[in-house]
Amino acid sequence: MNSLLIKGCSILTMVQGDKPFVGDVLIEGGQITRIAESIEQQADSVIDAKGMAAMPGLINAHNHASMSLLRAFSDDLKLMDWLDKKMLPAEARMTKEDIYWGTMLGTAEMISSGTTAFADMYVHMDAVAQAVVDSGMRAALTRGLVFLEDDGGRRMSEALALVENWTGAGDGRITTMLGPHAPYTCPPQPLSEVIELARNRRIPLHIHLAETVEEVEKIRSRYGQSPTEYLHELGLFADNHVLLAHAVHLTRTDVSLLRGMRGGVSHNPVSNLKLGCGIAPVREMIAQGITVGLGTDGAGSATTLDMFAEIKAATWMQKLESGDPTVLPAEQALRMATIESAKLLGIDAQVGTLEVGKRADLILIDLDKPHLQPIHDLHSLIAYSATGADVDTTIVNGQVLMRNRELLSMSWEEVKSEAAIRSARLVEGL
Ligand SMILES: N[C@@H](CCSC[C@H]1O[C@@H](n2cnc3c(=O)[nH]cnc32)[C@H](O)[C@@H]1O)C(=O)O
Ligand SMILES: [Zn+2]
Repeated sequence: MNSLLIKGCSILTMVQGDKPFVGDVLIEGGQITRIAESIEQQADSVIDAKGMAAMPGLINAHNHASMSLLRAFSDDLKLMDWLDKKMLPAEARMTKEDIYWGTMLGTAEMISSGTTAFADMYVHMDAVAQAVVDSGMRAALTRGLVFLEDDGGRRMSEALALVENWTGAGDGRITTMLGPHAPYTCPPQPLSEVIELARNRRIPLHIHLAETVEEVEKIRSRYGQSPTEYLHELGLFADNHVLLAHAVHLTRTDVSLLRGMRGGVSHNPVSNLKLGCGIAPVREMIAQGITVGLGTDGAGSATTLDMFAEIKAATWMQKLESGDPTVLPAEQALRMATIESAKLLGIDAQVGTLEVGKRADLILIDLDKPHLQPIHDLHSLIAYSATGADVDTTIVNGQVLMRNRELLSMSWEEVKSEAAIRSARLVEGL
């Protein structure tokens, strides 16, 4: 059994109530088997992590990784213009190979900024899944379902093929979901069919919800309901594990409809800020017992997949909106990016905290930097001053995917040149 001993780091377990302490972490067969102040045991490899902080890998609960190919191609537009005029025409040109390399670019960025798992919604999911296997990351994958044209049947069969062919692949690193795209792209009949199928087969769901005021108005004019009421009436929250992306425009009544739901909300504050969408009712949702994790959305909108930016934005937005700096403290924001996101992906029994028995998904942050000294409160330091570039080492399932900032599971030069060539073709003339 392959073993790895990490020595002398400050350990943030992210278990509620645990205080950071200096110690060692032993990984055997991809699992955390010991955490202690000092472990004297032979291991196949040893990482001297003095001066570093170890914490669970960050979990990005909402992404379209392949959209990294469209990073900074079209910004500063309204969501619907951005989607209809820029993203969808560029996406229509994407081949399976483009999506493989786009996803590889996304995984390269995530690994190098300390993200170990992500939830993804896209198309050509065989290519996305292959990139997840090759990169070594963990992911919950979904084929996005838009039911505005008459080939919904084909999309549905692709969605089910993903579930059948890839669940458990990559040594269990891949899980799958069904992904009706959004209330405004999914009319009642096909949407209720997906919900029922998911319920019968116990497949989790992933859907965008109430991202913009325009969406709320569109759904109200079509159905006389809020987007949340629309999904609620179709039975989405009755007995399904649901990952809701955004949930910005929810009334108090809407939030109460989510009470007791399985799954929860991926809050994507950077994308919401940049698209001018609004501030999600994060405090209210948490107060109602709804799980709230963090995600980036695709790099096409957020521009960056750095989860450290989401951590900061999430807490700053709540402090600003409430006028109260005591809300959403640093440690809670870090938990949102780790264990709370893990709950959304349905993988919290395996990852999301540093605990004996969990899979070894963890990162080492190099604290030997001017902006990370001196060390008073590690949670504050990491939440408010660290960035993805401070991550030195990224480990998933016991595999070291980055060490000393060098990507080990892929050739960065190859990913970079494939991305450059393919992205230029996708946006030509748009
Ligand atoms: N267009 C696909 C299905 C959707 S996949 C996921 C989709 O989500 C889109 N997307 C990315 N970011 C956002 C967002 O913030 N809100 C809504 N949709 C988004 C993205 O452009 C992509 O088309 C088909 O032809 O079947
Ligand atoms: Zn999205």
